[in-house]
Amino acid sequence: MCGIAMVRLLKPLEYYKEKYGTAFYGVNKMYLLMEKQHNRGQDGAGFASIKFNVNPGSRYISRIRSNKQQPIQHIFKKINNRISDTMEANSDKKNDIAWQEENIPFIGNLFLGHTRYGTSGGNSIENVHPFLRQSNWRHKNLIVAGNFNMTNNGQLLDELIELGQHPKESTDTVTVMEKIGHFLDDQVESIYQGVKGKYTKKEASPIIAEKVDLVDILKRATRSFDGGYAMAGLLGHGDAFVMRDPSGIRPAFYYKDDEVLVVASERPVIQTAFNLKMEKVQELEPGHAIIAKKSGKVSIEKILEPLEKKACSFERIYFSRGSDADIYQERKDLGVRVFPQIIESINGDLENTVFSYIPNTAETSYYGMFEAAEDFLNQQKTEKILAGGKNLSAEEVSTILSQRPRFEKLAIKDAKLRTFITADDSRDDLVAHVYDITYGVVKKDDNIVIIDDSIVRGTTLKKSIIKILDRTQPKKIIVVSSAPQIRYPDCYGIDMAKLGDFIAFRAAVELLKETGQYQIVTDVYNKCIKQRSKNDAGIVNFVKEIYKPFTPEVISAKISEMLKTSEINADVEIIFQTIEGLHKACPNHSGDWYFTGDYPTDGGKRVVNEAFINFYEGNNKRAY
Ligand SMILES: O=P(O)(O)OC[C@H]1O[C@H](OP(=O)(O)OP(=O)(O)O)[C@H](O)[C@@H]1O
Ligand SMILES: NC(=O)CC[C@H](N)C(=O)O
Repeated sequence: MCGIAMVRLLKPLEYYKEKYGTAFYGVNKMYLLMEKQHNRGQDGAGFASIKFNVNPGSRYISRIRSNKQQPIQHIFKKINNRISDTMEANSDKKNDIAWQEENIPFIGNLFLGHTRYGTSGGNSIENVHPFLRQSNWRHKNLIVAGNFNMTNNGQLLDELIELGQHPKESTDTVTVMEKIGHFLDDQVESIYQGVKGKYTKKEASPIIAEKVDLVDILKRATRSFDGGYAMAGLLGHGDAFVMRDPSGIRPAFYYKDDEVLVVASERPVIQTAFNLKMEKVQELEPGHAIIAKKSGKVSIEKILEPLEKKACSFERIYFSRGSDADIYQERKDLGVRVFPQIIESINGDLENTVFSYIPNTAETSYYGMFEAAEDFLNQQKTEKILAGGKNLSAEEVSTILSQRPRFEKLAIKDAKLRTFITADDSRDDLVAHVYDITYGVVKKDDNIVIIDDSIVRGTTLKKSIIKILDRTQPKKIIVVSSAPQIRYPDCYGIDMAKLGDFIAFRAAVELLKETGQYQIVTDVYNKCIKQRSKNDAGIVNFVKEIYKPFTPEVISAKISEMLKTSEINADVEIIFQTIEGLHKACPNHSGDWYFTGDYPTDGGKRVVNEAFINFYEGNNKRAY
């Protein structure tokens, strides 16, 4: 779920100096775009820029990456220091934009930024985007950054090896970049053959750059991609692209006017950075690419035939900023839709129930839950008043009207970090210490209803939330997940690829054991092994059989039991959103494979098959 940001300045740098007072306009906008996407990745951040107007021998590509804590701040501090140091040492060049362009790193005409949440390979600096494929020919330099994950990285790697190449790494970003790079090289060669003899080698170079056809390169390179992706790339001479996968799994938005082309993973990010109304920002269609030629020509091109749109619903539930106009309403609606189950769980007893949320993402669905609770109470009040009729005194009416649901800020998050996207090895400890509670708002024997956006491994609840809430001595703790049960691995950009990690999966396996049906686990394993040699399209998701004997409610009850450790006194109940509720709340993001096991690409079926084999054989590794 990384974040991408691309800016192409469509006017000469002097224009921005004159209009906005600075030739660093592009760098400043990139900082905003990246900072506003810090929610998408904490493992690293990177930035690259290209200058169009410098002489051979001068640097025209600048790149900087960091995998430190707060990586966005880290790289921009460095960028700003480099810029201000050079400016201070050359104060006479304050208004000499041509000099600045030639001499100051990071100033440029084309920019690419990335915030990383790793899903392939480790978190070393080498794995931080943008990746760079260097060459001494400008048009053969390729810089790539993406929000993506390939299900068939191994196959793509083998294809490169078949070509006689020796990839230096097997992480998916390298594979993808080398795949695009291969077709770039191939095309450059054939363009050169076409112009050879008519021009000198020196004359041929800019002609090749002009003729480079990214549409053709992307068509050939992405033919065998299987995954979810919003992939951005720059060529050294100044062409650029952002391409989105045919199912529209990963998001990409853009805006263009005569000054700038900007692309980012989220719509409100572009709105805020460029002060734009929502309607001005467009969504890049699945299977399409936005291509910006160095000449300034920008077009949207179909690269692959779009498939049924299966945009990732987890983007709406958790990953994206809740400031997007539609996402805000969708999250609220998730809170509304889960309310009937809540009222049942508390037996309609609003008087002795405190409502709250687990910060931060769940805050918006909490407002939906809030409205639903108010509506419920208003209905009760109306009924009471109508039943009392004319016999009610003014005092009695105001007593009825004064009732309100008890909404309190119970849980506090002390770190401005997303624990979910924190690397596995340090996460447990972080989760255990990151939350605190407000004392004095829960009465002994109250119910606590606390909403979270999602329950994945259950670590946040088990290691922290349930324990600290129990200190307030409630009768019952009801944890509500605004998302359904996470039952299947993701393989398109969310690092949840191991079945055994999921609390819902562990609960189902436990139930199979308890009900004497564990044979199903072995049967599924045998079926998975058997179909391993099939091609991806023919693979059936047999993991569904693990859940089949049980209703979602039975699995939820088992999860509740598993999360209530011996030291917890309160009753614990976990309530999940229904799949139907999810689809009603987020109608345009029907990608739901982690909840339903229905994968939008064939590679996904292979991944779930492998994930089960990994679980059964005790291999603690990702299944792609
Ligand atoms: O069941 P688990 O495996 O523990 O994962 C789910 C939790 O992780 C996320 O919190 P995070 O701290 O990332 O983000 P937030 O502050 O944006 O809610 C999410 O909001 C859940 O609270
Ligand atoms: N979440 C992502 O988009 C990750 C991108 C890429 N697969 C990586 O691990 O670097």
